[in-house]
Amino acid sequence: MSVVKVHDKEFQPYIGATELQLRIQELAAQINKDLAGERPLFIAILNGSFCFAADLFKYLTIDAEISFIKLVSYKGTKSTGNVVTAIGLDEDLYGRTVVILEDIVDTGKTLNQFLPQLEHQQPKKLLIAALLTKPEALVYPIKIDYLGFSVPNKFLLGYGLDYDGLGRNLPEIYQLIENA
Ligand SMILES: O=P(O)(O)OC[C@H]1O[C@H](OP(=O)(O)OP(=O)(O)O)[C@H](O)[C@@H]1O
Ligand SMILES: Nc1nc2[nH]cnc2c(=O)[nH]1
Repeated sequence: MSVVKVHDKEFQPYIGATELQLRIQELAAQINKDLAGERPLFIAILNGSFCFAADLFKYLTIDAEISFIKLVSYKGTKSTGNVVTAIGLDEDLYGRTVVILEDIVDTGKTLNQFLPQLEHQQPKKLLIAALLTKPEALVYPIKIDYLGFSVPNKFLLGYGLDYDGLGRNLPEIYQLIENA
């Protein structure tokens, strides 16, 4: 792994592909143990979570379902910055064990605004699995039930995470080199 340049910025290797996979296997093993017999519904929040969701789901050995949603924030034709709608959530969550899949919880705003919509449907359990979180950046309190890595408050790239549309296809995670 070496420094990569995306658009105008440089990024250094931060979490390698093997380390990522090993940690995701550990999370899956814990989920297999905790949720056996519950037929959980995993809800992956697009776009960033697609790599994490695909890998984690492949390591599950229990009966489980998965669905993908996208969050959009519009008021009239203008974005308000507030998460208001989930596109693609067709399942009825009532009485289900639901696990939200996120690539990263940064400020916590996305989940803070979205979780009440899911709670409204009265799932039996609403759990969160996030590959990454930045404790120093967290503004909204979010309880992560299955966490891959706590990371410093620096912009990350790769394994689903983009910089202005690019870099999602990198198989490992990179960190922005500031002032490069
Ligand atoms: O905790 P927060 O500060 O709300 O940040 C976390 C959100 O940011 C990223 O999504 P982004 O909005 O970049 O969209 P993308 O997944 O389509 O890249 C990530 O996938 C989370 O959904
Ligand atoms: N690519 C990317 N997207 C994010 N969304 C919230 N935090 C981040 C981050 O560190 N990197």
